[in-house]
Amino acid sequence: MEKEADLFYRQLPKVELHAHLNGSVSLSTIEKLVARKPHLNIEHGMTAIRSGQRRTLDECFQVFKVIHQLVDTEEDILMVAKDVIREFAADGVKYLELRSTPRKEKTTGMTKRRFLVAVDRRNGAEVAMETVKLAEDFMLSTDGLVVGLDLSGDPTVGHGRDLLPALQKAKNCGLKLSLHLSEVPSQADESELLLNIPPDRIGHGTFLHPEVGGSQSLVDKVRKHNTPLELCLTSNVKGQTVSSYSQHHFLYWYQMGHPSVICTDDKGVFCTDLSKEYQLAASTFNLSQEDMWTLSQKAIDCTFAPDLKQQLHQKWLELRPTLFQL
Ligand SMILES: CC(C)=CCNc1ncnc2c1ncn2[C@@H]1O[C@H](COP(=O)(O)O)[C@@H](O)[C@H]1O
Ligand SMILES: [Zn+2]
Repeated sequence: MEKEADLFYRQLPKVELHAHLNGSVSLSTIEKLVARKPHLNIEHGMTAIRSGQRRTLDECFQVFKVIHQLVDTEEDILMVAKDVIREFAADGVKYLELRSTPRKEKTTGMTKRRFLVAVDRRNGAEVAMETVKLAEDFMLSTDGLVVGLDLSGDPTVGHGRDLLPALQKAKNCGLKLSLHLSEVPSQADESELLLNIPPDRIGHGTFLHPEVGGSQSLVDKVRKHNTPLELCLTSNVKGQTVSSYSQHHFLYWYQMGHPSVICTDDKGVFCTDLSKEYQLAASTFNLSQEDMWTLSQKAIDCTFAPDLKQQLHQKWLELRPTLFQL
């Protein structure tokens, strides 16, 4: 029975909208990187949080620093990107939006121009603006490859107010915005500001609703614009912003009929994949395979690729009979 469920979720066509490139590096790719750089003395325990383990948010962000050390040349990034895309595809992901923070590595000569675009809030307003300009260039020159801007990074560092001009500029030049919002408690003010832009999607939104210290006004804003939420169960539980799977805010938004998209966040760091996340949501909240099908299908409407939506819906329709005959 468990095996059958595994197969269903693996075969379920899925859309992945919230995946950080360097958080998505699998164990096998980490091993290849470690072999390239033995002098760093990095072991896998330093790049992933295994099943049953929990870390503080701060400890989780340390993990990214280790991975960044391992991924510091163009060759590394090309390999990582290819492996990550191949792994998502093998897991039944039919449409993937990957995000990554432009990084400059003086030692290896890597430039920022080879990346999809994320703003790390840690780097402040100036870098945010520079990143938006890069993103705009990419959007115009890559024929639809760059579709938007992500705001991420340690949520306890900096304030969104300083990044508003950059984010506004991004929005005005046609980049779609996916913002990590209310990932930690006590960010209602910042979320209020950022929701006024408004973003096109929200990452996590863990503490938006009143029951967890957010407010009705925040919820009303999200509802008014029908802004989809990208929800990452394992990430939030392992990073300890959510106390247990059953307490995850997925239920709050899902029950309200609000667009909610299940995502992985960092499949490598959190040792998961999108099939597991769908299965986890189904078992935790007692949802049927039919419910999960609908959830994955509705995610298509939350992508930043308007020209592909029809094609994706068609694909889902074609695949449906193969799934429900299992
Ligand atoms: C620590 C934790 C619980 C992680 C999950 N929540 C996250 N919140 C904010 N930013 C993130 C998160 N996971 C990954 N990132 C961002 O993604 C980066 C890694 O991917 P990349 O280098 O952009 O390709 C991190 O340095 C960080 O800026
Ligand atoms: Zn994230």
